[in-house]
Amino acid sequence: MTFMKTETYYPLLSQINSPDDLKKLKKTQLEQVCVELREFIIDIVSCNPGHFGASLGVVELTVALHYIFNTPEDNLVWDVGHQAYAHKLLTGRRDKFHTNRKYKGLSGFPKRAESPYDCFGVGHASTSISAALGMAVAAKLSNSEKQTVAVIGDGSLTGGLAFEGLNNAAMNKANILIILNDNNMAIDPVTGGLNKYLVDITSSKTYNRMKQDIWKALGVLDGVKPSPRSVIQNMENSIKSFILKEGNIFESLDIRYFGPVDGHDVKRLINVIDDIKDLPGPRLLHVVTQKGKGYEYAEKEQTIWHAPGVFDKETGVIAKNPEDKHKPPKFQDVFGHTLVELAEKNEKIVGITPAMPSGSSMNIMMKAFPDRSFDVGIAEGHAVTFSAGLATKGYMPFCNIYSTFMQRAYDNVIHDVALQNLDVVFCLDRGGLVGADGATHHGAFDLAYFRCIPNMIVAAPLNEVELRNMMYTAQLGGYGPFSIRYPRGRGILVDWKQPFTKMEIGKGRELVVGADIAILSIGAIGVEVAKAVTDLENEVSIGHYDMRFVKPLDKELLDTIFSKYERIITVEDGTVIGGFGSAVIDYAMEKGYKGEIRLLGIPDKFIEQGTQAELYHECGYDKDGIITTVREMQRSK
Ligand SMILES: Cc1ncc(C[n+]2csc(CCOP(=O)(O)OP(=O)(O)O)c2C)c(N)n1
Ligand SMILES: CC(=O)[C@@H](O)[C@H](O)COP(=O)(O)O
Ligand SMILES: [Mg+2]
Repeated sequence: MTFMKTETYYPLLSQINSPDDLKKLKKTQLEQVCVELREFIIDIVSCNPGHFGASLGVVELTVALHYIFNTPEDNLVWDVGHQAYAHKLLTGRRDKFHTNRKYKGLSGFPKRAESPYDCFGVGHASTSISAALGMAVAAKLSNSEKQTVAVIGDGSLTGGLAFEGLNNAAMNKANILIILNDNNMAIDPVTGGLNKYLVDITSSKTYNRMKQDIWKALGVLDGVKPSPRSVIQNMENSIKSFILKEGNIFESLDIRYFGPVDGHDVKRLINVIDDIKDLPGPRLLHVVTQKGKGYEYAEKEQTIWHAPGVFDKETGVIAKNPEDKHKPPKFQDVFGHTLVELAEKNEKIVGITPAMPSGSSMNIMMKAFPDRSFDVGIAEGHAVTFSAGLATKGYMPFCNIYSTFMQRAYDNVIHDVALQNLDVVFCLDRGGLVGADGATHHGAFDLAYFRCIPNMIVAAPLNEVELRNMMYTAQLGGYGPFSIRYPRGRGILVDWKQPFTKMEIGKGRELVVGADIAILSIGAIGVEVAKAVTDLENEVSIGHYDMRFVKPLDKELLDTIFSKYERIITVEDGTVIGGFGSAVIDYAMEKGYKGEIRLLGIPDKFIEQGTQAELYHECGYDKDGIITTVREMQRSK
C-alpha cells in the first residue's frame, strides 16, 4: 500500500493536520470525518498490525473531544492508550502512521516525547483518572482555565488505581471530566460487579428516561442555554436524591454522573460534552460504544480483533503463517495446556489471571475447570493477594501475570506472599523484550525485582519441556513463592509434551562442554547462545550452561565454572542491573574469582518498540551480539 494516495481516498481527513483544522469543519461534516478515520485505521492496521477494535470504537468520541476542547492546551488523557489511533491521526501523525509500532517508528501508545497532544504516556491500565486529576489540580493551583479530560474504558475502571483516582477526585473538587468509554469488553469480556452495574444502568429504561427529562429541564443538554446557577443548584439536589435512590455509584462518590449516551452519535456527543464541559468539579460522562464499530468482523469477535495481526480487510481473514502448525507452540499455550494436565491430577490447583485469559492462555484452564479459575479484572495487586488467601487454605494458586503488569503488584508479592512464605506459583508471561508494544510492555525487570525478595524462587525455562517440569515441580508444594518466567512467542520444541520430571531446585546444567569461554544463560534466550556457540565452534571452544534458576543460584556449578574458565559471559533477556548476571558477579566477588565476566542483557535505559529480533540486536544479546562479545574477549585475552 502506498500512502501517497491518501488525498484521493480521504478527502476530509487529508485536510486535517491538527485539531485546529478539524474545528474549521462544519458539524455536519464530522460524520464523514469519522467514516474516513475508520477506513484509514482499517487500511493501515490490516497491513501493519496493532490494536484495532478499541480504536474503531472511539472514533466519534475522539472527534468530539478534539472538536470541543482546545488540545493540547486542554489536557486529554487516555487510559492504556491502545484506543488512541484516531487521536494520533487527528494530531499530525497521519503521514507517519504506517510506522506505528515499528522499530524507530511511532509508538503504539500515547507518548509525551512523540507529540504535545500526548499529555501523558500510557500502556498500562487505570492511570488516566489519577494523572488527569494531578493535571486538574495543577491548573487549579496556578489559576489556569485549562480543562482536563480522562478517557477510561470499562475494563480499565476495574483496576484499583482507577478507584483511588475517583475517590480522590471527589475530595479535590478539581475540574475534571472523566469519560467512561463503556463497550462491555476488556480484551476478553469484562468480569465483576462493576460490569454488572454498568450493564444495569445502561439498560434501565426508566432510569434513563427520567434522567433525560431532568437534564432537559436543567438545560444542561442538547445545546440549550443552561439555566441560572440557582436553578441548577435546586434541580441538582432533586437529581441527587433521585439518583442516589437509584444508587448511582459515581454520584455517591460526589462525582456528577451524566449518561449513558450513544458514543457513535457524534453530533449528540458534541452537544452533550459541550454542555457539561464548563460545569465545575469532577464529572463523569458515561458513553456507550461498541468495540470494533464499523468493521463487521471486529464487532462480532471482539477478543480476536483486539489486536488481530495482519488481515485481509475485504474478507476479514486473519493471516496465518502456513507453517504455524508445524512450528513449536507458544510458551503461553504450553503453560495453559500443562496447567490443565496438572490440575486434572492435583485438585488443589487453581488458576488466576488479572484480565488476560486469552493473552496468557489461562482460558484453557477456564474452559476445563471453570470453578477453579478466576479472571479477577485488571487488578494485578488483587490477583496476587487473592492467590495468597487461597494458599493459606491449602490451595495451589497458579497466578499468571505478564512480567510488565506484575510491577503493579510488587508489594502484594512481598507483603502478602513472600513474607508469609506462601506456596503461590507466579507464572510471569512476556518476560524479556516483547516487541511491538515497546517500552511500556517489556518484561525487563522481573528477574531483578524478584531476585531480591527473600523466600522467592526465580526460575526461567530454556524451552517448553523445562517450563512443564518447572510447573510440575512447583505444584508439588512446600517451596514458598515460586516464580517461573518465560518470553512472548514460541519455544523451540515441536515435540514438547514429554512426561513430567521433578527438577532439582537451584540446579543448572551444562549443555556444551568447552575450554576457553563459558556462556551462562538464563531462560529461552539460551537459544540465541546455542546458535552463537554453533557458529563459533571452529573458532573458539565455548562451554554453554543453562542455569535455569537465578535464585537459588547453582553455586556448585558456578564453582566448577570459575575453576575452569577465565572468561565468562552471562546472557539474559532482562535488565543487567540486579538481574542474573549481577547474581553471578555477586557470587564471583564472594569467591574472589579473578577472571573476566561480561554481562549481556537489557542496558540501563528504556528500550522502545521493534521486533523482538531487532531489539535483541539493539541490546547486543542476539546471536550476532553474542558472537561479537566472544570475539572481543578473544582479542583482549
Ligand atoms: C495494568 C495492566 N494490566 C493489563 C493490561 C492489558 N490490557 C490492555 S487493554 C486491556 C483491556 C482494557 O479494557 P478497556 O479499558 O475496557 O478498553 P477497551 O479495550 O475495551 O477499549 C487490558 C486488560 C494493561 N494494559 N495494563
Ligand atoms: C494494550 C495491552 O496492554 C495489551 O493489548 C497488550 O498489547 C497485549 O500484548 P500481547 O499481544 O503480548 O498479548
Ligand atoms: Mg472496554
